[in-house]
Amino acid sequence: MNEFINFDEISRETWQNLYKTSIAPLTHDELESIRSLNDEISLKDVQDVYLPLVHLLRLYKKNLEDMSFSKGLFLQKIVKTPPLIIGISGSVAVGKSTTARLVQLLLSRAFPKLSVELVTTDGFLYTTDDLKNRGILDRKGFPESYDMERLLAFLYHVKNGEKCEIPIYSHETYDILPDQVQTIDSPDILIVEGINVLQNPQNQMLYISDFYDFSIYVDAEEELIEKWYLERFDSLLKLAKYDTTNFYHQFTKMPVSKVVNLAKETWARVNRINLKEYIEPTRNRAEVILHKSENHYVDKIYLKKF
Ligand SMILES: Nc1ncnc2c1ncn2[C@@H]1O[C@H](COP(=O)(O)OP(=O)(O)OP(=O)(O)O)[C@@H](O)[C@H]1O
Ligand SMILES: CC(C)(CO)[C@@H](O)C(=O)NCCC(=O)O
Repeated sequence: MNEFINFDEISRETWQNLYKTSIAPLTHDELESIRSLNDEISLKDVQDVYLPLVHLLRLYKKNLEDMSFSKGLFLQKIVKTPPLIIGISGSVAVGKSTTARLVQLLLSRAFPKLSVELVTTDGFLYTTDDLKNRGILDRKGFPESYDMERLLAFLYHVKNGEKCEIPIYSHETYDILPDQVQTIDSPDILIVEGINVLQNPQNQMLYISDFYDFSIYVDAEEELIEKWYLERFDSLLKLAKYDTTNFYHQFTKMPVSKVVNLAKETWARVNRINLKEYIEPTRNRAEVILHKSENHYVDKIYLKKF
């Protein structure tokens, strides 16, 4: 069966015309803050793709509020609207965190009175020491390298309006940062970004998918993602050149061709396999699939029909 049978395929041209009018153009400061997210991000994408997406998210938010209100009427008590939780998934290096930060910024603007928080599931990776002890250091990013029980518990506490502290992962040290936490204090909207967002662990009582009100899968052809992975590897090396505490510093001492081979090998041996076996198979669980082409240009959008 066609994987996309349950989706409407919408061309960029159609999508950008679905919603144009009532969101005011971005201010100079907002454009600057988007540019500082990533100086290559296309502002045309923001206007044509992400603003309609934020409008769609508004509908889901409204739906959640209406449902809480109706439940309250039925139960004859006040039911507080739980936070809206948005999942963003896709391959390593496809651009999930850039998309997530952009969506966070646009939602904060669309809902100036609400708090919009962003977390990455990388914080739920086991530490390097734990991965070593489990004998899975070369499986970083695969399902068994994450503490999924803890992620599930975190989502439950957030939905329940409780304050939580979660670990922080650093790409620079390539490990969980010791003694540092991110505090999430009852946000109105929570964005959860990570390769495993749509994977489906279940403990005895809870299903992870029950916690997401909306989900986005960022998609692209494998050759492009590999290219973006290698480019990002190169940027990480540049950042690490004078920083001996950076994990990538060791590679700055090696001949360039050797480092390029090492990055290619890591892509082929780890991240590509993870994409094919565990990430891509979750693609059709998303509500929306954003398909990117050359230069991160979004050319197609798939929206789940039902
Ligand atoms: N819209 C975009 N326009 C231009 N460049 C982008 C865009 N999105 C991402 N990139 C670039 O692509 C690379 C990967 O992006 P990003 O770090 O957001 O990926 P990711 O999916 O979050 O990766 P990981 O899972 O490893 O954290 C980065 O070098 C980033 O600068
Ligand atoms: C931290 C993850 C798993 C996901 O963001 C990824 O960036 C990663 O480090 N993968 C392991 C292989 C590699 O170094 O690319």
